[in-house]
Amino acid sequence: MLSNLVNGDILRICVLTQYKSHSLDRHITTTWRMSSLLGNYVTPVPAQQRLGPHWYLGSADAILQSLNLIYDERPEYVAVFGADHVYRMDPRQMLAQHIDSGAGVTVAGMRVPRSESASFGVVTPGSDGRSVAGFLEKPADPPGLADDPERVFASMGNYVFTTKALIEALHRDAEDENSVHDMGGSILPQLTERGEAALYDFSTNHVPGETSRDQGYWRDVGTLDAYYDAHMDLIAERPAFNLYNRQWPIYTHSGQLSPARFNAGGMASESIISAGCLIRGQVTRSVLSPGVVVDPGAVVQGSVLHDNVHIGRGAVVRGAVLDKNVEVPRVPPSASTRSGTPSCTRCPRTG
Ligand SMILES: Nc1ncnc2c1ncn2[C@@H]1O[C@H](COP(=O)(O)OP(=O)(O)O[C@H]2O[C@H](CO)[C@@H](O)[C@H](O)[C@H]2O)[C@@H](O)[C@H]1O
Repeated sequence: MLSNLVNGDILRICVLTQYKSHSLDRHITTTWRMSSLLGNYVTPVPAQQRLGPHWYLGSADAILQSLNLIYDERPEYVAVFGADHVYRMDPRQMLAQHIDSGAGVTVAGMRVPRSESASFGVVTPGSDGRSVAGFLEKPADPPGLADDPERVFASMGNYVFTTKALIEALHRDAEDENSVHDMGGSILPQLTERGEAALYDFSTNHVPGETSRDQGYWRDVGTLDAYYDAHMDLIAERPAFNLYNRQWPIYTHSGQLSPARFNAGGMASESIISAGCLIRGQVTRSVLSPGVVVDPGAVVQGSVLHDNVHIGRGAVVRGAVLDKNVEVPRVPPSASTRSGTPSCTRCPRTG
Protein backbone atom coordinates (compact mmCIF):
# COMPACT_ATOMS: atom_id res chain seq x y z
CA MET A 1 0.00 0.00 0.00
CA LEU A 2 2.78 2.43 0.94
CA SER A 3 4.74 1.52 -2.21
CA ASN A 4 1.70 2.24 -4.40
CA LEU A 5 1.12 5.63 -2.78
CA VAL A 6 4.77 6.65 -2.96
CA ASN A 7 5.22 5.39 -6.55
CA GLY A 8 2.10 7.42 -7.35
CA ASP A 9 3.60 10.61 -5.88
CA ILE A 10 1.37 10.66 -2.80
CA LEU A 11 4.09 11.58 -0.34
CA ARG A 12 2.37 12.79 2.83
CA ILE A 13 1.11 9.69 4.53
CA CYS A 14 -0.16 8.86 8.02
CA VAL A 15 -0.52 5.23 9.09
CA LEU A 16 -3.13 4.85 11.85
CA THR A 17 -2.06 2.04 14.15
CA GLN A 18 -3.73 0.33 17.09
CA TYR A 19 -2.92 -2.79 19.09
CA LYS A 20 0.59 -4.23 19.48
CA SER A 21 1.86 -1.69 16.98
CA HIS A 22 5.45 -1.40 18.09
CA SER A 23 7.08 -3.57 15.40
CA LEU A 24 5.01 -1.79 12.71
CA ASP A 25 6.00 1.61 14.15
CA ARG A 26 9.64 0.59 14.12
CA HIS A 27 9.42 -0.73 10.55
CA ILE A 28 7.84 2.48 9.29
CA THR A 29 10.16 4.85 11.10
CA THR A 30 13.33 2.99 10.11
CA THR A 31 12.36 2.15 6.50
CA TRP A 32 10.06 4.86 5.21
CA ARG A 33 12.22 7.95 5.38
CA MET A 34 11.53 10.56 2.77
CA SER A 35 12.83 14.02 2.12
CA SER A 36 11.78 16.25 4.99
CA LEU A 37 13.22 19.16 3.04
CA LEU A 38 10.27 18.85 0.64
CA GLY A 39 7.77 18.31 3.46
CA ASN A 40 7.17 14.62 2.67
CA TYR A 41 6.60 12.00 5.34
CA VAL A 42 5.28 8.56 6.23
CA THR A 43 4.41 8.62 9.89
CA PRO A 44 2.78 6.07 12.17
CA VAL A 45 0.05 7.62 14.31
CA PRO A 46 -0.77 5.68 17.48
CA ALA A 47 -4.29 5.75 18.93
CA GLN A 48 -4.35 8.67 21.39
CA GLN A 49 -7.89 8.98 22.80
CA ARG A 50 -8.05 12.56 21.53
CA LEU A 51 -11.85 12.73 21.69
CA GLY A 52 -12.46 11.05 25.02
CA PRO A 53 -11.57 8.00 27.05
CA HIS A 54 -12.17 5.35 24.38
CA TRP A 55 -10.02 3.61 21.78
CA TYR A 56 -11.04 3.46 18.12
CA LEU A 57 -14.59 2.14 17.78
CA GLY A 58 -14.06 1.34 14.09
CA SER A 59 -12.10 2.51 11.05
CA ALA A 60 -14.30 5.64 10.62
CA ASP A 61 -13.83 6.56 14.28
CA ALA A 62 -10.06 6.10 13.78
CA ILE A 63 -10.13 8.79 11.11
CA LEU A 64 -12.50 11.03 13.09
CA GLN A 65 -10.10 10.87 16.04
CA SER A 66 -7.22 11.77 13.70
CA LEU A 67 -8.84 14.73 11.91
CA ASN A 68 -6.28 17.06 13.46
CA LEU A 69 -3.78 15.64 10.93
CA ILE A 70 -6.06 16.69 8.10
CA TYR A 71 -6.72 20.13 9.62
CA ASP A 72 -2.96 20.67 9.89
CA GLU A 73 -2.25 19.64 6.30
CA ARG A 74 -5.37 21.12 4.63
CA PRO A 75 -5.42 18.81 1.58
CA GLU A 76 -8.14 19.12 -1.02
CA TYR A 77 -8.44 15.34 -1.32
CA VAL A 78 -7.71 12.52 1.11
CA ALA A 79 -6.92 8.94 0.06
CA VAL A 80 -7.94 6.38 2.70
CA PHE A 81 -6.36 3.07 1.77
CA GLY A 82 -6.55 -0.26 3.61
CA ALA A 83 -3.22 -1.65 4.64
CA ASP A 84 -3.63 -5.41 4.43
CA HIS A 85 -3.70 -5.99 0.69
CA VAL A 86 -1.20 -7.03 -1.97
CA TYR A 87 -1.54 -5.35 -5.37
CA ARG A 88 -0.09 -2.75 -7.68
CA MET A 89 -2.13 0.35 -8.39
CA ASP A 90 -1.40 3.87 -9.57
CA PRO A 91 -3.58 5.97 -7.22
CA ARG A 92 -3.26 9.01 -9.50
CA GLN A 93 -5.58 7.39 -12.05
CA MET A 94 -8.24 6.89 -9.38
CA LEU A 95 -7.75 10.45 -8.09
CA ALA A 96 -8.11 11.85 -11.62
CA GLN A 97 -11.46 10.05 -12.06
CA HIS A 98 -12.58 11.26 -8.63
CA ILE A 99 -11.81 14.89 -9.44
CA ASP A 100 -13.44 14.58 -12.85
CA SER A 101 -16.66 13.08 -11.40
CA GLY A 102 -17.13 15.64 -8.64
CA ALA A 103 -18.18 12.84 -6.24
CA GLY A 104 -17.70 13.11 -2.46
CA VAL A 105 -16.07 9.69 -2.33
CA THR A 106 -14.77 7.27 -4.93
CA VAL A 107 -14.41 3.62 -3.95
CA ALA A 108 -12.11 1.25 -5.84
CA GLY A 109 -13.83 -1.98 -6.82
CA MET A 110 -13.16 -5.18 -8.66
CA ARG A 111 -15.26 -8.08 -9.86
CA VAL A 112 -15.19 -11.15 -7.60
CA PRO A 113 -17.30 -14.34 -7.57
CA ARG A 114 -20.70 -13.70 -5.98
CA SER A 115 -19.97 -16.54 -3.53
CA GLU A 116 -17.32 -14.31 -1.88
CA SER A 117 -19.74 -11.45 -1.19
CA ALA A 118 -19.84 -12.01 2.56
CA SER A 119 -16.16 -11.00 2.83
CA PHE A 120 -16.52 -7.63 1.11
CA GLY A 121 -18.41 -4.42 0.75
CA VAL A 122 -20.50 -4.99 -2.38
CA VAL A 123 -21.07 -2.09 -4.77
CA THR A 124 -24.03 -1.92 -7.16
CA PRO A 125 -22.93 0.29 -10.03
CA GLY A 126 -25.37 2.86 -11.41
CA SER A 127 -26.44 2.67 -15.06
CA ASP A 128 -23.53 4.94 -16.09
CA GLY A 129 -21.09 2.38 -14.59
CA ARG A 130 -19.39 5.07 -12.51
CA SER A 131 -21.92 6.15 -9.90
CA VAL A 132 -22.79 3.89 -6.95
CA ALA A 133 -26.44 2.91 -6.80
CA GLY A 134 -26.10 0.67 -3.74
CA PHE A 135 -23.50 -0.37 -1.17
CA LEU A 136 -23.94 -3.32 1.18
CA GLU A 137 -21.25 -4.28 3.68
CA LYS A 138 -20.62 -8.04 3.57
CA PRO A 139 -24.06 -9.15 2.35
CA ALA A 140 -24.88 -12.88 2.44
CA ASP A 141 -26.64 -13.20 -0.90
CA PRO A 142 -26.61 -10.05 -3.04
CA PRO A 143 -27.79 -10.05 -6.67
CA GLY A 144 -25.06 -10.47 -9.30
CA LEU A 145 -24.08 -7.83 -11.85
CA ALA A 146 -26.51 -7.18 -14.70
CA ASP A 147 -23.87 -8.16 -17.29
CA ASP A 148 -22.28 -10.94 -15.17
CA PRO A 149 -24.80 -12.57 -12.78
CA GLU A 150 -22.26 -14.78 -11.00
CA ARG A 151 -20.03 -11.84 -10.07
CA VAL A 152 -20.31 -8.73 -7.93
CA PHE A 153 -18.23 -5.57 -7.60
CA ALA A 154 -16.26 -5.87 -4.34
CA SER A 155 -14.95 -2.79 -2.60
CA MET A 156 -11.18 -3.00 -2.19
CA GLY A 157 -11.36 -0.85 0.94
CA ASN A 158 -9.55 1.97 -0.90
CA TYR A 159 -11.29 5.34 -1.03
CA VAL A 160 -10.53 8.81 -2.36
CA PHE A 161 -12.49 11.57 -0.60
CA THR A 162 -13.00 15.23 -1.24
CA THR A 163 -11.87 16.50 2.16
CA LYS A 164 -15.05 18.47 2.90
CA ALA A 165 -17.25 15.43 2.13
CA LEU A 166 -15.10 13.22 4.36
CA ILE A 167 -15.24 15.57 7.35
CA GLU A 168 -18.99 16.09 7.05
CA ALA A 169 -19.65 12.35 6.67
CA LEU A 170 -17.53 11.52 9.72
CA HIS A 171 -19.35 14.09 11.88
CA ARG A 172 -22.78 12.85 10.74
CA ASP A 173 -21.66 9.31 11.51
CA ALA A 174 -20.36 10.24 14.96
CA GLU A 175 -23.80 11.53 15.88
CA ASP A 176 -25.53 8.32 14.77
CA GLU A 177 -25.90 6.13 17.84
CA ASN A 178 -26.74 3.08 15.75
CA SER A 179 -23.60 3.33 13.64
CA VAL A 180 -20.68 0.91 13.93
CA HIS A 181 -18.38 3.78 12.86
CA ASP A 182 -16.76 1.77 10.11
CA MET A 183 -15.69 3.06 6.68
CA GLY A 184 -17.26 0.16 4.77
CA GLY A 185 -20.11 -0.46 7.22
CA SER A 186 -21.13 3.17 7.83
CA ILE A 187 -19.50 5.91 5.74
CA LEU A 188 -19.86 4.31 2.31
CA PRO A 189 -23.55 3.38 2.82
CA GLN A 190 -24.21 6.92 4.12
CA LEU A 191 -22.60 8.66 1.12
CA THR A 192 -24.22 6.20 -1.29
CA GLU A 193 -27.63 7.09 0.12
CA ARG A 194 -26.84 10.78 -0.38
CA GLY A 195 -25.84 10.15 -4.02
CA GLU A 196 -22.27 11.26 -3.36
CA ALA A 197 -20.41 8.00 -4.09
CA ALA A 198 -18.63 6.92 -7.27
CA LEU A 199 -17.01 3.66 -8.35
CA TYR A 200 -13.50 3.26 -9.74
CA ASP A 201 -13.00 0.04 -11.70
CA PHE A 202 -9.61 -1.31 -10.63
CA SER A 203 -9.33 -3.37 -13.82
CA THR A 204 -8.78 -0.13 -15.74
CA ASN A 205 -5.71 0.78 -13.68
CA HIS A 206 -2.30 0.31 -15.27
CA VAL A 207 1.19 0.61 -13.84
CA PRO A 208 4.47 0.70 -15.76
CA GLY A 209 6.15 -2.68 -16.15
CA GLU A 210 3.00 -4.73 -15.40
CA THR A 211 2.53 -8.18 -16.94
CA SER A 212 -0.70 -9.54 -18.35
CA ARG A 213 -0.80 -11.86 -15.32
CA ASP A 214 -0.40 -9.31 -12.56
CA GLN A 215 -2.50 -6.51 -14.10
CA GLY A 216 -5.60 -6.51 -11.88
CA TYR A 217 -4.00 -8.78 -9.23
CA TRP A 218 -5.33 -7.99 -5.74
CA ARG A 219 -5.34 -10.06 -2.57
CA ASP A 220 -6.75 -9.18 0.85
CA VAL A 221 -4.22 -10.81 3.19
CA GLY A 222 -6.20 -10.21 6.37
CA THR A 223 -6.51 -13.94 7.16
CA LEU A 224 -3.78 -16.51 7.70
CA ASP A 225 -4.90 -18.60 4.71
CA ALA A 226 -5.00 -15.58 2.39
CA TYR A 227 -1.58 -14.50 3.65
CA TYR A 228 -0.19 -17.96 2.91
CA ASP A 229 -1.81 -18.14 -0.53
CA ALA A 230 -0.40 -14.72 -1.51
CA HIS A 231 3.10 -16.04 -0.78
CA MET A 232 2.45 -19.10 -2.93
CA ASP A 233 1.42 -16.73 -5.75
CA LEU A 234 4.96 -15.32 -5.67
CA ILE A 235 6.73 -18.59 -6.38
CA ALA A 236 4.56 -20.10 -9.09
CA GLU A 237 6.38 -20.99 -12.31
CA ARG A 238 4.76 -17.92 -13.87
CA PRO A 239 4.10 -15.81 -10.77
CA ALA A 240 0.68 -14.22 -10.49
CA PHE A 241 2.37 -11.27 -8.79
CA ASN A 242 5.73 -10.13 -10.15
CA LEU A 243 8.08 -8.94 -7.40
CA TYR A 244 10.70 -8.01 -9.98
CA ASN A 245 8.96 -5.07 -11.67
CA ARG A 246 11.53 -2.35 -11.15
CA GLN A 247 9.35 0.26 -12.78
CA TRP A 248 6.83 0.03 -9.92
CA PRO A 249 8.94 -1.28 -7.04
CA ILE A 250 7.59 -2.80 -3.85
CA TYR A 251 9.75 -1.24 -1.16
CA THR A 252 10.68 -2.84 2.11
CA HIS A 253 13.41 -2.85 4.71
CA SER A 254 16.58 -4.61 3.61
CA GLY A 255 19.25 -4.88 6.25
CA GLN A 256 22.99 -5.21 5.76
CA LEU A 257 23.17 -8.96 5.20
CA SER A 258 25.42 -11.25 3.20
CA PRO A 259 23.94 -13.06 0.21
CA ALA A 260 22.16 -16.36 0.80
CA ARG A 261 24.53 -19.35 0.94
CA PHE A 262 23.98 -23.00 0.00
CA ASN A 263 26.26 -25.60 1.54
CA ALA A 264 26.97 -29.04 0.07
CA GLY A 265 23.66 -30.91 -0.01
CA GLY A 266 21.69 -27.69 0.54
CA MET A 267 19.20 -26.96 -2.20
CA ALA A 268 16.12 -24.85 -2.95
CA SER A 269 13.71 -24.95 -5.88
CA GLU A 270 10.58 -22.93 -6.75
CA SER A 271 11.41 -20.74 -3.79
CA ILE A 272 12.36 -17.24 -2.75
CA ILE A 273 15.47 -17.22 -0.56
CA SER A 274 16.34 -13.89 1.06
CA ALA A 275 19.73 -12.49 1.96
CA GLY A 276 21.47 -13.88 5.00
CA CYS A 277 19.90 -17.36 4.66
CA LEU A 278 22.03 -20.45 5.14
CA ILE A 279 20.64 -23.52 3.38
CA ARG A 280 22.06 -26.90 4.32
CA GLY A 281 18.83 -28.91 3.95
CA GLN A 282 16.17 -29.07 1.24
CA VAL A 283 13.70 -26.30 0.48
CA THR A 284 10.89 -26.47 -2.08
CA ARG A 285 7.96 -24.12 -2.88
CA SER A 286 8.71 -21.85 0.04
CA VAL A 287 9.43 -18.22 0.88
CA LEU A 288 12.34 -17.66 3.28
CA SER A 289 12.83 -14.24 4.91
CA PRO A 290 16.27 -12.87 5.75
CA GLY A 291 18.48 -14.83 8.10
CA VAL A 292 16.69 -18.21 7.96
CA VAL A 293 18.89 -21.26 8.64
CA VAL A 294 17.94 -24.74 7.42
CA ASP A 295 20.19 -27.42 8.88
CA PRO A 296 21.37 -30.61 7.15
CA GLY A 297 18.70 -33.25 6.69
CA ALA A 298 15.91 -30.75 7.32
CA VAL A 299 13.08 -30.46 4.78
CA VAL A 300 10.97 -27.34 4.21
CA GLN A 301 8.04 -27.64 1.80
CA GLY A 302 5.31 -25.15 0.87
CA SER A 303 6.10 -22.90 3.83
CA VAL A 304 6.59 -19.26 4.71
CA LEU A 305 9.42 -18.68 7.18
CA HIS A 306 9.88 -15.25 8.74
CA ASP A 307 13.16 -13.62 9.76
CA ASN A 308 15.75 -15.69 11.57
CA VAL A 309 13.72 -18.90 11.77
CA HIS A 310 15.98 -21.88 12.46
CA ILE A 311 15.01 -25.33 11.24
CA GLY A 312 17.00 -27.94 13.14
CA ARG A 313 18.75 -30.94 11.67
CA GLY A 314 16.32 -33.59 10.38
CA ALA A 315 13.11 -31.62 11.03
CA VAL A 316 10.33 -31.56 8.43
CA VAL A 317 8.18 -28.43 8.01
CA ARG A 318 5.26 -28.55 5.58
CA GLY A 319 2.55 -26.02 4.75
CA ALA A 320 3.53 -23.79 7.68
CA VAL A 321 3.79 -20.08 8.40
CA LEU A 322 6.47 -19.64 11.07
CA ASP A 323 6.87 -16.31 12.86
CA LYS A 324 10.23 -14.59 13.26
CA ASN A 325 12.83 -16.25 15.47
CA VAL A 326 10.92 -19.57 15.72
CA GLU A 327 13.26 -22.46 16.49
CA VAL A 328 12.20 -25.87 15.21
CA PRO A 329 14.35 -28.23 17.24
CA ARG A 330 16.64 -30.80 15.69
CA VAL A 331 15.32 -34.31 15.61
CA PRO A 332 17.44 -36.89 17.42
CA PRO A 333 18.44 -39.62 14.94
CA SER A 334 16.54 -42.26 16.95
CA ALA A 335 13.26 -40.25 16.78
CA SER A 336 13.60 -39.76 13.06
CA THR A 337 14.07 -43.50 12.49
CA ARG A 338 11.03 -44.20 14.68
CA SER A 339 8.42 -41.83 13.25
CA GLY A 340 10.00 -40.60 10.05
CA THR A 341 8.25 -37.22 10.48
CA PRO A 342 9.51 -34.98 13.23
CA SER A 343 7.15 -32.37 14.55
CA CYS A 344 7.04 -28.64 13.99
CA THR A 345 5.63 -26.85 17.02
CA ARG A 346 3.96 -23.93 15.26
CA CYS A 347 2.48 -25.10 11.99
CA PRO A 348 -1.00 -23.58 11.64
CA ARG A 349 -1.73 -25.50 8.45
CA THR A 350 -0.52 -28.86 9.62
CA GLY A 351 -1.43 -28.55 13.27
N1 LIG B 1 -10.41 0.37 14.62
C1 LIG B 1 -9.53 0.56 13.64
N2 LIG B 1 -8.54 1.48 13.76
C2 LIG B 1 -7.63 1.66 12.77
N3 LIG B 1 -7.63 0.97 11.63
C3 LIG B 1 -8.58 0.05 11.48
C4 LIG B 1 -9.56 -0.21 12.46
N4 LIG B 1 -10.36 -1.21 12.02
C5 LIG B 1 -9.88 -1.55 10.81
N5 LIG B 1 -8.83 -0.81 10.47
C6 LIG B 1 -8.06 -0.88 9.23
O1 LIG B 1 -8.96 -0.61 8.17
C7 LIG B 1 -8.69 -1.49 7.08
C8 LIG B 1 -9.92 -2.32 6.77
O2 LIG B 1 -10.29 -3.02 7.95
P1 LIG B 1 -10.60 -4.58 7.95
O3 LIG B 1 -9.50 -5.30 7.23
O4 LIG B 1 -10.97 -4.97 9.31
O5 LIG B 1 -11.91 -4.57 7.09
P2 LIG B 1 -12.47 -5.73 6.22
O6 LIG B 1 -11.41 -6.40 5.41
O7 LIG B 1 -13.29 -6.61 7.11
O8 LIG B 1 -13.43 -4.91 5.24
C9 LIG B 1 -12.98 -3.72 4.58
O9 LIG B 1 -12.12 -4.06 3.51
C10 LIG B 1 -12.75 -4.85 2.48
C11 LIG B 1 -11.69 -5.09 1.42
O10 LIG B 1 -10.68 -5.91 1.96
C12 LIG B 1 -13.94 -4.08 1.90
O11 LIG B 1 -14.57 -4.86 0.90
C13 LIG B 1 -14.91 -3.74 3.00
O12 LIG B 1 -16.00 -2.97 2.50
C14 LIG B 1 -14.18 -2.94 4.09
O13 LIG B 1 -15.04 -2.64 5.19
C15 LIG B 1 -7.49 -2.35 7.47
O14 LIG B 1 -6.32 -1.77 6.91
C16 LIG B 1 -7.49 -2.27 8.98
O15 LIG B 1 -6.18 -2.40 9.50
